[in-house]
Amino acid sequence: MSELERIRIEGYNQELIHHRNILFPGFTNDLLKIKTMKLRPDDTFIIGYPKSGTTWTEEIVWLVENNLDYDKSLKTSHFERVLFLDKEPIIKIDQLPAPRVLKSHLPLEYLPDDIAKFCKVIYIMRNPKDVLVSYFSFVKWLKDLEFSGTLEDIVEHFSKNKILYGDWCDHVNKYFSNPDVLFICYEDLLEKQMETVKKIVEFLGKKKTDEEIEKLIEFTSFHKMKTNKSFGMIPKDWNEFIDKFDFKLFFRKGQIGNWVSHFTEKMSDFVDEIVKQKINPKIKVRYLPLKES
Ligand SMILES: Nc1ncnc2c1ncn2[C@@H]1O[C@H](COP(=O)(O)OS(=O)(=O)O)[C@@H](OP(=O)(O)O)[C@H]1O
Repeated sequence: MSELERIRIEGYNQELIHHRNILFPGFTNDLLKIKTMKLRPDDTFIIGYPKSGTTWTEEIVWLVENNLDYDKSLKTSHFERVLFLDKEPIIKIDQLPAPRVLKSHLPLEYLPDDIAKFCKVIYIMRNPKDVLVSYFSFVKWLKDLEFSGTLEDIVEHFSKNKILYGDWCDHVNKYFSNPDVLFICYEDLLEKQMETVKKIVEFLGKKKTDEEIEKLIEFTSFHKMKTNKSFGMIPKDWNEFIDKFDFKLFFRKGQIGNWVSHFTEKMSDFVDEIVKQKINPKIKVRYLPLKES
């Protein structure tokens, strides 16, 4: 792979990493070493484009993998239980005890070849208009990025690959096309909860009763996660990029269709056109709650 470079993009406070026409946050560690990291058959990777519901999926998966240990979920930092592959040094990832549950936003081509054949990969997709609104709120607040532009600028960046982790359609299409990846949607996780969580449990090769799944859904509901203090337990070495961390900002609205309150018609049409041109037509993107669509 070609060399990484650090570049400035208008609106961002910090340098970003640029590699093969894709931008990554400045904190990204060991980006090109991830491809050759040592996988273990009991690894589970939770992957999503930023702001697609990755943290939510991670919590569900971690609980399923850890015998529904609600007590530990409340008492141990989420970010120590589920390591952020993109940020942590590979040496630290290598030393984690099994089974590892790892989070990433990386495009598929940055992960080891055949990763989904060798271990479990779950990908969560969310409609890009809600992603963009959530992304905008996040990059404005994150100390490392402090984006000073507008939502309209972010929508424009979306079309020009000036957004972190690359082109949304490419990201989604590649994971969707890999038959070994479990591909789920944020909108289904919110509105077809039982069915979607059952898919996750089955994919992980576990057995849970309906009652256990109902409790899991309740425990990982938006309002419960927002008050789970383990999301406020930030590892010490994260302070460099998260200042005055209010973990509730991580859980902003948790809705389908919040974009309607932020997008102009022009912005909405613009995103529709890009998605129409590039998305794999087999992928159904849902922009509104079921009753409104
Ligand atoms: N339990 C639950 N239910 C519903 N929605 C939830 C839940 N947990 C997180 N969220 C929402 O997911 C959005 C954040 O996505 P990510 O976790 O992928 O963000 S990150 O990129 O990893 O920072 C972000 O979306 P917005 O609220 O639209 O900003 C979170 O609020």
